[in-house]
Amino acid sequence: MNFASDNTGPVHPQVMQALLRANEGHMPSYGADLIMEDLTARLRDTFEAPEAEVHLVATGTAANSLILATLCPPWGTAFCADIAHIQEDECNAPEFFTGGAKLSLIPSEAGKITPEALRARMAIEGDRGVHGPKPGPLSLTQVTERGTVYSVAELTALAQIAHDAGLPVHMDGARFANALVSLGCTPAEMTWRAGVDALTLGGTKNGLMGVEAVIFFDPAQADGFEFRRKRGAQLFSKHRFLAAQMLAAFTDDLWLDMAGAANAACARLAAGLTESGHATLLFEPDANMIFAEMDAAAHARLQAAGAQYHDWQDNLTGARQTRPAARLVCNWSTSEAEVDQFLAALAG
Ligand SMILES: Cc1ncc(COP(=O)(O)O)c(C=O)c1O
Ligand SMILES: C[C@@H](O)[C@H](N)C(=O)O
Repeated sequence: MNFASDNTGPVHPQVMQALLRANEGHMPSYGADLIMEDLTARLRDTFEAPEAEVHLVATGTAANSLILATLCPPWGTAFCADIAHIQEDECNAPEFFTGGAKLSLIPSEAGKITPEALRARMAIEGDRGVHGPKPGPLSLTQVTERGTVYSVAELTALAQIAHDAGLPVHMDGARFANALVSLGCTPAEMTWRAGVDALTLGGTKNGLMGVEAVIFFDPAQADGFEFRRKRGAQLFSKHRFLAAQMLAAFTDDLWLDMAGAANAACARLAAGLTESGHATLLFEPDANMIFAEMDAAAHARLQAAGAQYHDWQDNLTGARQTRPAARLVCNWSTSEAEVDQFLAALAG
């Protein structure tokens, strides 16, 4: 019963088979292989963005930080939610790779920021001239760090505010596929058509071994990224093994099938938690992540049964939590049986 993170899940067998196929013989290195050529064409087609620039890195932190470094000068600031991963869980990588840019934090509710909160934060940073940082990109996480999903309309409204101020928009899409399946829209509708300029397209949490795509929908905004990637030690020599993973995911919609399975397991778990009477959902689980309070006795039973999940004491909403809280994450391999085993242990 492992609900610690989608990072703890296995790699999909079709991805492993793709790696074995890519392991035959020799291929050009550093991204000059035909697999990367095919992947670039596939992603441009998937996102209806024939001019998009596509690059691969190994981690979400690398993708986020190198994109922000490309979009934000060292004297700038990027706007993000107060609980954003780039703020809380990347060990200052965004600040490091930008060469010193700040992160301007925006109060969030259930992981999401509102247009009003964004405007208020931008106003603070925007009127100090050279005495303050230069306003820079807006970074939005989709699926958010609280398991919620922005609607296309919400994304569009936030991106419009940024664009009206001349600021680019980055999307941390570490769980992009989960959000897309949740909304049922197209990749283009949830990105560039909504105003997103650069995307971290998550592969690892989706079910790959370790690869994230970086997509700049306007190649003019990608200037310098490849140098930053190389200097950041993120350009793989045997790059074909990154490309093979991602191409496998974007073949026959495997990426959507994996996200759909994770979201379905999450929905089953969320319903069972609510019906149990032993747990309360803290936020609406729109994709594959649940945040819930539970009875201390239920928590003890789950621990005794060996269930794996993060204890969650949210420092921003801690006052609301009077019982043990948990973050529960489902991945492509989470089975109904595993969910039901968890619910049985919860109920005792
Ligand atoms: C929302 C979000 N963004 C980015 C990342 C960074 O990914 P990585 O751990 O591969 O650096 C994570 C990690 O799970 C994440 O949850
Ligand atoms: C660092 C931790 O938050 C990781 N990003 C996860 O979601 O499991």
